[in-house]
Amino acid sequence: MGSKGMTPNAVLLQSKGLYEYILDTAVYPREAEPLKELRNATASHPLAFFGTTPDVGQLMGMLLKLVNAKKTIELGVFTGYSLLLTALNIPNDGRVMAIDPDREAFEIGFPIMQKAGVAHKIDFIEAEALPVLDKLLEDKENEGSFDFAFMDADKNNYLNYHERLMKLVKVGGIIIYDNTLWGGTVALPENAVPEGGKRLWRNSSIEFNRKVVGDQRAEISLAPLGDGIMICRRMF
Ligand SMILES: C[S@@+](CC[C@H](N)C(=O)[O-])C[C@H]1O[C@@H](n2cnc3c(N)ncnc32)[C@H](O)[C@@H]1O
Ligand SMILES: O=c1cc(-c2ccc(O)c(O)c2)oc2c(O)c(O)ccc12
Repeated sequence: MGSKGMTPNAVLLQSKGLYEYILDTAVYPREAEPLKELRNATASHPLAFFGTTPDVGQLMGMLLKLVNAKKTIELGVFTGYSLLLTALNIPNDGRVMAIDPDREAFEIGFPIMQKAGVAHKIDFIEAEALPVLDKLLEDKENEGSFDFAFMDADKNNYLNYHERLMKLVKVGGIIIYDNTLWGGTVALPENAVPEGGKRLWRNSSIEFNRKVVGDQRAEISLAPLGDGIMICRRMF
């Protein structure tokens, strides 16, 4: 599946042609078949734009390999593009804990994960993420036990998740936050953004980016892939 006419709309590059060039020449030719299949299975979903963009997925796959990620956590699963991507890039005895209150969307992608032979690596938890993280932190054994975390749930809670993930992820581990440039609205004056959710998440994203930039525990890169990702590496 090429990008013509179906460029993910939650992207930042202002030149559509340039983004299509990246996808067509560098991303889709290397995208694993099960991921293409999952994208196709999601394409007709009214919330298809939720799916992690394949260019973000490609960098994520490389980072998972670079840190030899074996135990990972994901908040915000939807139909499971980033989840399947993770499962494909960790070893056979690796585990990804995936948290989302929406089981229905997950079930669209799960058969594809089974067919791809990675379902045994997936531990889906049908719940809101925050209480699950708090529960994990009740057991000291879980501190510093995750190699990698992908954050793609409710944007207004990102700072709450950050505080917890910085304890759950090991020193040297990676946390990726998706949508941290929120369609480019972070750079717009507040009154240029429609009132409601969009403005709320713009403000949450601005606040989140500011706080994380000031967090000396993390090395960061705010990279303009997809809808903007904040990559954090826990330093201590
Ligand atoms: C943008 S989608 C995730 C996309 C997914 N990473 C992918 O690659 O397709 C956001 C998801 O966050 C979930 N979500 C919303 N609030 C949540 C919460 N409090 N805890 C966990 N997940 C939540 C929604 O149900 C939705 O499926
Ligand atoms: O419009 C969006 C909305 C959301 C979203 C996620 C979790 C929530 O709890 C929620 O209330 C909204 O997430 C997005 C996303 O992750 C994208 O990549 C692109 C667009 C959106």
